[in-house]
Amino acid sequence: MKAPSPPCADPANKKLLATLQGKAHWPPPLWLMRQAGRYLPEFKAIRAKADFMTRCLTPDMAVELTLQPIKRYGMDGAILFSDILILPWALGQDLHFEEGRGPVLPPLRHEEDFRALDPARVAERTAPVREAITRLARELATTTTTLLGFAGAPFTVSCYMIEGGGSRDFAAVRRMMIKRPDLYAQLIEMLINATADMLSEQINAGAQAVMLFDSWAGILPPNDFRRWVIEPTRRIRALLKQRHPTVPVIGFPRLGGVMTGEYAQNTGVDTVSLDTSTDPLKILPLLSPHQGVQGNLDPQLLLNGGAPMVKAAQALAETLRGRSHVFNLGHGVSQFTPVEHVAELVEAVRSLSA
Ligand SMILES: Cc1c2[nH]c(c1CCC(=O)O)Cc1[nH]c(c(CCC(=O)O)c1C)Cc1[nH]c(c(CCC(=O)O)c1C)Cc1[nH]c(c(C)c1CCC(=O)O)C2
Repeated sequence: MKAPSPPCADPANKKLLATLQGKAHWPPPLWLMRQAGRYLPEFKAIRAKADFMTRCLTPDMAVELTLQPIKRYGMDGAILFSDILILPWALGQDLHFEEGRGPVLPPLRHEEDFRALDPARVAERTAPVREAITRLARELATTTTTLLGFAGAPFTVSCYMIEGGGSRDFAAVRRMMIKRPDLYAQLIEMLINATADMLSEQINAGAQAVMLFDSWAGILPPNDFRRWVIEPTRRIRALLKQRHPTVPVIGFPRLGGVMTGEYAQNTGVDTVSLDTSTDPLKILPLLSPHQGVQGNLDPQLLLNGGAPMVKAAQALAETLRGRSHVFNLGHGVSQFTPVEHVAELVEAVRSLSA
């Protein structure tokens, strides 16, 4: 087990933040998507005490869960313990999580359902999230760990809102886009503004960089991808840059495939997070010199651990050496991952030598 992130006198000495601002570091800074999660025994202990929404909306719990992987492994990044679906909930859509099924929301179907959403209540309903960030920022101020805020990107959030949860074929959201583009555009417009405001509030509370998760970006045909993935992300990034010019924005257009380069170019995100299926060497020529790359080790390698994981991690870091690279997975940590494998990965990346 690794010592917690070491204290450091100079809060500017945050390797992850500097990397997100375009610098190359060796070895690369590291954090893992879903690093606070069910693979950790200390996470399961809290999970037994409170349901998911309570954990997200009780600052003490959100702070503790955010810090668990930092205390155990000394990650360079602490991602706020929360969820992308806190925004629909804050807009007024009911939300609960069911064991074995995931999130459940009353699906948006009719014009009245859309009209019932109210962005005016988001700030008040997300107050506990900002409280957690304020406390985390204080706790991490004298460490080398960077605090990351996040939100879902409008397209992915709209999928859950319209489908009422996860989906295999996204038929309802596609139908809405095709049959009621006016209504769908209004929803996306609302989500763009609400997401930019919420992320701006996270930054004001102490988040040092923010990430937009577009987990279902890859289901869209190219023109829809441009309109509903690239354009909303470009606008959120622009709104954030007006208010917080130096705060990095990470974008994750999961399964974006050949559209990933266009996404990086046209959204202007500071760092593009690559999913497992993407070859970084195919994307690099499409990025501007200071645009960073995050990712993209296969979570299945982490699940299995040992030499195949270590070799792949070394090769990935070596491939991206000399440019802004944040070491991460291509998607979240599996809940079945042995804790020792995470320690082994952190050690493998930390011990990369000159
Ligand atoms: C699509 C999506 C969601 N949430 C998120 C995404 C985008 C990333 C991705 O594609 O995975 C993002 C998310 N969700 C969570 C975080 C916290 C920070 C972290 O990464 O550690 C983050 C960044 C906590 C969580 N969000 C959830 C859990 C597990 C629930 C629990 O512990 O009770 C955690 C730790 C629940 C969740 N939340 C969501 C689903 C579909 C589920 C159910 C699936 C599951 O149970 O793993 C929506």
